[in-house]
Amino acid sequence: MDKTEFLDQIKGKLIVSCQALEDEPLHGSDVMAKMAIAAETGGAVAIRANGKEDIAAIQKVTNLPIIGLVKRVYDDSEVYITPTKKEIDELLTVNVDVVAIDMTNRPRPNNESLADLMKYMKENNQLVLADVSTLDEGLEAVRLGADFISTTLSGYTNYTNSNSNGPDITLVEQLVKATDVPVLAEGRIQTPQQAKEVINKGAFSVVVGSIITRPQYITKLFADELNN
Ligand SMILES: CC(=O)N[C@H](C=O)[C@@H](O)[C@H](O)[C@H](O)COP(=O)(O)O
Repeated sequence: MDKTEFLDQIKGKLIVSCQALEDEPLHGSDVMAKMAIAAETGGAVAIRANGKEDIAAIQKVTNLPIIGLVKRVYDDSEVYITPTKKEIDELLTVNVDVVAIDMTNRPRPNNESLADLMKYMKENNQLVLADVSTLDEGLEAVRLGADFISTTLSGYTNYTNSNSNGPDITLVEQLVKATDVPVLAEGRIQTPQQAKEVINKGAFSVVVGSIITRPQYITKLFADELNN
């Protein structure tokens, strides 16, 4: 899918993140493929997924476009969403429609430079979604040539630590005002009403994960409420 088709597909609509890491109860490509089918059945227009095994399994069961990432932790950096060229290469082998990559300004593993990684993805005609945590990071991502920006990492960098249970609507608004690059609202969106709200504030599309695809997380919300 090219950029125009992808944008037509997602405009004003719901993207579902289907992820379960190794330490999560639903870990496994078969389960994530079923999650993707459930998401499509419910009306999602694209899937965000982690790791080439999950991505390949999801591609077998749906034609929805895929935003792919590889989460990997390195000792020398806090960056874990598609941190190095190695993870980009893994994603290139499975032909994702879009690569999601941490574009915060934190040092990357092996001191790899974001500019070099962006250049490499563009040489490979790869659409890029910049996961950021602040307005400045979003603007730098645009300068480096990101095709789309997502608020994914707001609240997850040590300079944006937040106690909020909801999305960072302020960051969505700031990014929308500051750039023409489409802004995806992502992170801690908990209700359909919040999804609608971020669209009304100018987000191009909405990415929702845990509240749809992480049952242990959803269960905890109920259990905690009863325990309080
Ligand atoms: C911070 C981080 O690592 N975010 C990850 C990015 O891929 C995922 O674990 C999230 O589920 C995704 O961003 C969707 O957000 P939420 O699950 O809050 O709806």
